[in-house]
Order: sequence, then structure tokens, then C-alpha cells
Amino acid sequence: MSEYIIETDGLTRRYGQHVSVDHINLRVPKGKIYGFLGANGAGKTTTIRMLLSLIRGDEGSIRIMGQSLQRDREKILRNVGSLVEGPSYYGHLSAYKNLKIICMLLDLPEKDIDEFLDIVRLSPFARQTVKGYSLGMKQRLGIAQALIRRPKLLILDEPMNGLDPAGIQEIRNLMLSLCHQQGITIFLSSHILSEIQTIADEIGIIQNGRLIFQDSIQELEKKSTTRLLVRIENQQEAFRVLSAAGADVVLQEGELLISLSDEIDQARVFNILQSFSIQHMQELTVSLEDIFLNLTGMDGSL
Ligand SMILES: Nc1ncnc2c1ncn2[C@@H]1O[C@H](COP(=O)(O)OP(=O)(O)OP(=O)(O)O)[C@@H](O)[C@H]1O
Repeated sequence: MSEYIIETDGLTRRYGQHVSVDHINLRVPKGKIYGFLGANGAGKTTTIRMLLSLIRGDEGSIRIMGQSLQRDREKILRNVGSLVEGPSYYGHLSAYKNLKIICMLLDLPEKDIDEFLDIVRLSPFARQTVKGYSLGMKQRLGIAQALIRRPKLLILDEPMNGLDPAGIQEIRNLMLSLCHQQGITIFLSSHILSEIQTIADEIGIIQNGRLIFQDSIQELEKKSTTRLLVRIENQQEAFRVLSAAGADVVLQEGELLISLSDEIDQARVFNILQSFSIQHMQELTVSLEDIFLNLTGMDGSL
């Protein structure tokens, strides 16, 4: 059995001449939170719509839970909960009644409703009409609607969009408990790295339809390097000595910028430069946001 709950191979979708999703090979590990990051228009929703079989791909294949989506669509989707482009609900009905309708439609037991209202922390408001809910509460109702069929996989398109910091934190906590306590794999998209950075185990970054990064958050963090900015007399000679010692160093605007590594750490730099007169030294840590800048050529908010 594959360790991946979602696997796509060469998945592609075009709109006219425009390639919205360009041969992407998603690998979403079971039991993890996968953050699918990309700027507006990068191809996140198109990908998600294909994963949910709402639209067809032009090329490539999708396997979910080890089965071909093309072949076993209904069987697979019974085990997938989703929230795409905002929740849909009857505003004049309560959260309880909204969930009751879904139970009736899907032939699910009504007795489970309270449990799910509790999971998404809507129990105190369960009998109030949804139109009076905050955006975060509506979003949590949408998640309860997705959960009520007890899915193994939850696919959420920008579930934190438009929420205030408290609402974002609520959704984050909910994602963590669903994944860790209920063992549900979560695939969620976002255009803001910081929204999902603290909860995602695995990150995929899509840009112009292409998957430009896919690995664990630790691997992404490994790309972050600490650099030393050094102002020094006789920079040309210092540059030469450092380079000869194997340091990754650049000379810019009269200062040396040295990328630290296991071999060339701060102590080693001091050692190499001991015969030089150092005027100023500053440690610069490259944040995850900076890594995004490097990967995508954009700022941290994709
Ligand atoms: N139905 C459609 N017809 C034509 N072009 C489309 C259609 N749906 C998406 N596109 C195009 O495909 C590209 C990817 O769009 P998509 O909605 O997947 O991006 P996204 O990453 O989800 O962005 P957003 O966060 O803005 O929804 C965009 O250039 C978009 O204009």
C-alpha cells in the first residue's frame, strides 16, 4: 500500500492556450497536514477541483487512497470531505438544521450531529441561524459539513481566507486536532505562508501551474542559511582568503557576505580572519519568507 493518500502524475489542465496546471506530481503523505501554497491564479483551485473530480484533467492521472480517481470516483469520494471556494449553507437555518439536511441527503445518522458541532466548537451557537455567524463560524460549519461523512481525507481550499487572526488560530487548532486525534489527512491550500507554516508537515508550492517545491517543512527550513555580514579592512584580501578556505562568500558594497555551513561556521570565519581588523560583524538569518522570495521571486505573501 502506498504511503501517499494523494498521488498525481503529470496532472495538467488547460484553459484555451493557458496551462493552469502543468504536469504536477503531487505526493501527499497519509496522516499528515499538506500545505498547498501559491499566489492567486497559481493553479490551486484548479488542482483541487480536479482532485475532487469537479473538473477533468487534460493529461495525467490521479490516485487517491491507492485507487484511480478516473476508475473508482464514487468509492473514493465517499471518503473525502471538502470545502472549496467557501461553505454553502442555508442562512435562515441553524447550524444544526444545516447539518441535518446533509445527514438526510447522505443517509447519515442524525445522532452524530452534536459530536461534529462540538469538534468545530459551534455547539453553543448550534440553534442560532447561520446568517448571524461570523466568517470564521461559517467556515467551521463548512468544515463540519465536510467532516460529517467521517472522511479519511479532508481537502480544503483556502479555509483561512478572510479570517481574522483569532479565526485563523481556531482553524489551525482544528486542523491539528483532526489530523493528530482523528488521523485525518488534511490537504489545504493557502496563498499566505505564515498561515500554514506552523501546522503543515509537508509543503507543495505551485507557481504558474508548476509545482516548484514539494517536501517537508524541515527540508524547506534547511534551505534557510545564516549569513554573516562583515565590514573589514582590506576586504579584497579577506575575500581571497575566505574563498581559498572554501567559504561561500560575496563582496558587495564594501562588505563581505558569508553563508555559514557546518564546515564554515562562525568560529571558523573568526579563525580565518584573525589577522584582519574586523570593524563590524552582523548575523543575518534567512527566514522562511526569504526562502519563498528566492523560490518564487515574490515576497513572503505569495
Ligand atoms: N474556468 C476557467 N476558465 C478560464 N480560465 C480559468 C478557469 N479557471 C481557472 N482559470 C485560470 O487558471 C489559472 C489558475 O486559476 P486557479 O483558480 O486555479 O488559481 P488559484 O491558485 O486557485 O488562485 P485563487 O487563489 O485566485 O483562486 C488562472 O490563470 C485562471 O485565470
